[in-house]
Amino acid sequence: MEITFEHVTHSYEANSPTASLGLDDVSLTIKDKLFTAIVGQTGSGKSTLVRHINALLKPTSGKVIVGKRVITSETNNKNLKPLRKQVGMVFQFPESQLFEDTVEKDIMFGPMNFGATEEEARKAAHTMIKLVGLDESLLSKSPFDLSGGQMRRVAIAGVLASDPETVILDEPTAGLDPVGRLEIMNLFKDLQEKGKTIILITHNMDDVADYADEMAVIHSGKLIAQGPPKEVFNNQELLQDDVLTLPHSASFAKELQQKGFHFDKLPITINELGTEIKQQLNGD
Ligand SMILES: Nc1ncnc2c1ncn2[C@@H]1O[C@H](COP(=O)(O)OP(=O)(O)OP(=O)(O)O)[C@@H](O)[C@H]1O
Repeated sequence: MEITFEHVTHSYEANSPTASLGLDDVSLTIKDKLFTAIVGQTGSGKSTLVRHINALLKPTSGKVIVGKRVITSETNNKNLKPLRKQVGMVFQFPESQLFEDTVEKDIMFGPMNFGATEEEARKAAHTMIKLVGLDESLLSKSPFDLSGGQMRRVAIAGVLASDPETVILDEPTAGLDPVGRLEIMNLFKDLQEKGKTIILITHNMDDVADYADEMAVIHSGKLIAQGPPKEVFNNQELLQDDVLTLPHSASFAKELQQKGFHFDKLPITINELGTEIKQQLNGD
């Protein structure tokens, strides 16, 4: 499902003296079935942006087009269920939203809310718990008896259980250990390869380089760059202005440039960097 922002401005508490601008005239297309990363400094407007996609927030002006649905300031809060089913949202620290007395009930909540029968929802819970790398035996436990990483996976399973076409992830790996992070990121890439559109908010530029097809950079509520990560991370203006940090491989490549290595474009993943170094050492 393609998602388009057309001149979207969002002002928090628009009519109050303390109004603040969350988004400022953003026009952006998020392509169907791709993995798009949204990056930007703290407070730049990333969460505000993605919350427009399932109409948790509405534009103060402009419009957001999600598939066939158009969201404007006039959009009625009724009839948003089909949109919320199409667009699943994993919030920051989603485990804080678990509330049922068993893991199974927690995962079943979403699908049943969207009209699935108990049997369908239970089946989804059994499929999803395995998909997120947990044992089915956990379904009968209280979510509050699980580790933080397990709770995070249960919360993600709960969103995936409704089979959304688009999955929005707001820093889904924050606070996870490196192995947990890798597993969760690979799960999202796998979901994309199976046909879902993935939108990831992250501060981790290595994840952007390793997983994203496209990235969008938000700064002070404005979209300041969009494109494939290799292009954006090689945008000299952004780097000079210090609005973007580089993936580790690109930073290291910059250091190597001082030692005589030459890169037409900074490599952004460890594989690209390794290949370039080997070629140059071999004089290719
Ligand atoms: N509910 C709110 N009421 C008023 N202002 C808000 C509200 N939520 C966010 N803002 C403001 O809007 C701006 C953008 O916030 P937003 O949460 O979208 O940023 P972010 O890029 O997601 O930040 P972070 O990386 O810290 O999560 C900030 O200036 C923030 O203070």
